[in-house]
Amino acid sequence: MTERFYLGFDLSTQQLKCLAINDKLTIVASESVEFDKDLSHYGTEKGIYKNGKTIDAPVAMWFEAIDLIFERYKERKFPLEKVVGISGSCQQHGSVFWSEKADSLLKTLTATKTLVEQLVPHSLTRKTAPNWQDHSTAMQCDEMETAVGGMVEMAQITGSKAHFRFTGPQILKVAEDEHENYDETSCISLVSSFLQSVLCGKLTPLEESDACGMNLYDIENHCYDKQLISLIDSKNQGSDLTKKLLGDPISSTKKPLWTANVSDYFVKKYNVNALCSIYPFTGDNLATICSLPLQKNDVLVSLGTSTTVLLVTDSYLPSPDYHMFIHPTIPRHYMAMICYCNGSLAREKVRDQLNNDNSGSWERFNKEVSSKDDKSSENEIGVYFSLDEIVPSVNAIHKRAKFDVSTGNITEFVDKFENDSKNIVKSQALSCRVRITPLLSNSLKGSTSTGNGNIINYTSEKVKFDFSDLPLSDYMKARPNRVFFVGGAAKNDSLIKKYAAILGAKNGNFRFANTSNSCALGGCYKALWSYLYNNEETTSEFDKFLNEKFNWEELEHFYDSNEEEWRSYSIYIKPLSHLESSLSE
Ligand SMILES: Nc1ncnc2c1ncn2[C@@H]1O[C@H](COP(=O)(O)OP(=O)(O)O)[C@@H](O)[C@H]1O
Ligand SMILES: O=C(CO)[C@@H](O)[C@H](O)COP(=O)(O)O
Repeated sequence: MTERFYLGFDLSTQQLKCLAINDKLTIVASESVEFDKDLSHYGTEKGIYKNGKTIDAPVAMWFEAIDLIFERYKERKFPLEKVVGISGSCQQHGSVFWSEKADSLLKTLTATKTLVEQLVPHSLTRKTAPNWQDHSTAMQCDEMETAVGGMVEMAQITGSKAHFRFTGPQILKVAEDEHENYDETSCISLVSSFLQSVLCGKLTPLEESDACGMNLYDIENHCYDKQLISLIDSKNQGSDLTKKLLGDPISSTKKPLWTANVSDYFVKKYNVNALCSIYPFTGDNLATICSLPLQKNDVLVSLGTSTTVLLVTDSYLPSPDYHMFIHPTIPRHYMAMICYCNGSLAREKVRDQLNNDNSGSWERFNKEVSSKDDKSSENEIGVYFSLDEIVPSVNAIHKRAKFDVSTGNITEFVDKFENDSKNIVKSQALSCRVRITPLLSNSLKGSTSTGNGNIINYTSEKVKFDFSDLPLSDYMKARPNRVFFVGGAAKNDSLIKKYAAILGAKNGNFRFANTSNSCALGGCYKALWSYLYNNEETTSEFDKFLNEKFNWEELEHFYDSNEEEWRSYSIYIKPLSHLESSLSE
């Protein structure tokens, strides 16, 4: 068989990355363009412009990065003529506003000029794209939640309560504040469909799972929500948002899979194979779950600057506490995502206080975390929020509580603990555990979901109650299948062993070494599988295919959780809930 390659892109906030793999799923090349360093003339800091609460990025910089990354592949003499499939992922929620001329400009690109020269002057109605760190849409979030009846209803329809960074509130803000730009916009892309469109040389629709990050898509009915679309349309006479979004989004799983040929521009300029197919691009977190052979009830814990927990489930249990997306590659499945702002930075603070210096050494911290549980810290629980937190939704606060282990009731709040290292890790891991429990199948399936410290029953009448009022036995029904750890802090054995003990996976805990590549790698695997599936070289669905082909040596099976130990941590569930409730008092 002739050699074939597959490319996976990752357009994140700070860089554009592109990996190439072969049919054996081995990475054969990697190139990246760092925006601040390689394209410093745009003047971004960490890839963005910050102006008060408004945070965005120049679209021209992305056009230039696309040419530069292909240039780098060409310079290293990579055989782009052997690339048969391309897919990828991008930062979620951002949007690109295209003009009426954009589609024909994309279709008539000439290889003798750059993308910037041909597209920047006339293809955009806004020079910048909102970034996910933007905080300027509080008013629009309120308007949108009011339109559908509130936060819980918004989460029920779109998989998330209204968030500043989500695309719907961002589009509403443009529709309200920039009437002329909005009127002149004929198409709005997500960052994922933006890159997909440039590579295809025509405007292409959004991908369905990434569209779930907009607060506009009705997940259960697979269509844009009419009330939310009408709200945005009402701001400008005669405007039609569904048309601007190019109609219904595309699925990554319905056979034949959506595909388009690579643009002639890349064929002529960089010698990309003229028969190369582009497959749907998705959001970066969605691609991350495609980088591992995850199955139902598997949990991925990303311990980066923030902590992100991703979980694969076949139950749609939306909540204002977390996000639900349609799974990008497994039909009738969903990806749940919980984002915590206070991850590594909060642990670093505790570490530095313990060291009483700026050495950055984790040695003492780790020793405390690994020390055997003793009576002195058994009745302690804390919140260590140096930054405003998303779950629970509270301002920055530190609070430490002692409780009665037989009742779970808090007995006193204290200013200091002997062992903050152990307590911060314990409290962070427990917060993940209680919040993933309702999402694990056969636990609280179909009945409950946590929301801002409350349990909300979505199946019948909406009932609100504190999660500590749920019988503890319900929290003892479900353990994850496997847990996979990725991100910078996953290097720390003491930390992930403690997390693993508390989360209690039934079938092992794994560390993934290739973490900095996971989004681009997910894109590569998606490109490879889509190519084989569409060309009938495989009949397996994505998860089965990846499970069979995956290079398991890339995963380190570092720990087997123990049921008894997992049970022993249940005494903290009630006091954690009481402590969280006390934060907003
Ligand atoms: N040995 C370690 N123990 C605990 N945390 C670590 C260790 N090494 C790195 N980290 C944490 O990892 C974080 C960076 O993770 P990374 O995944 O690279 O970040 P990002 O989310 O920005 O991609 C840092 O904030 C640091 O505190
Ligand atoms: O907003 C979210 C998820 O909801 C972020 O996870 C962005 O998708 C992150 O993008 P990068 O950090 O990769 O730029």
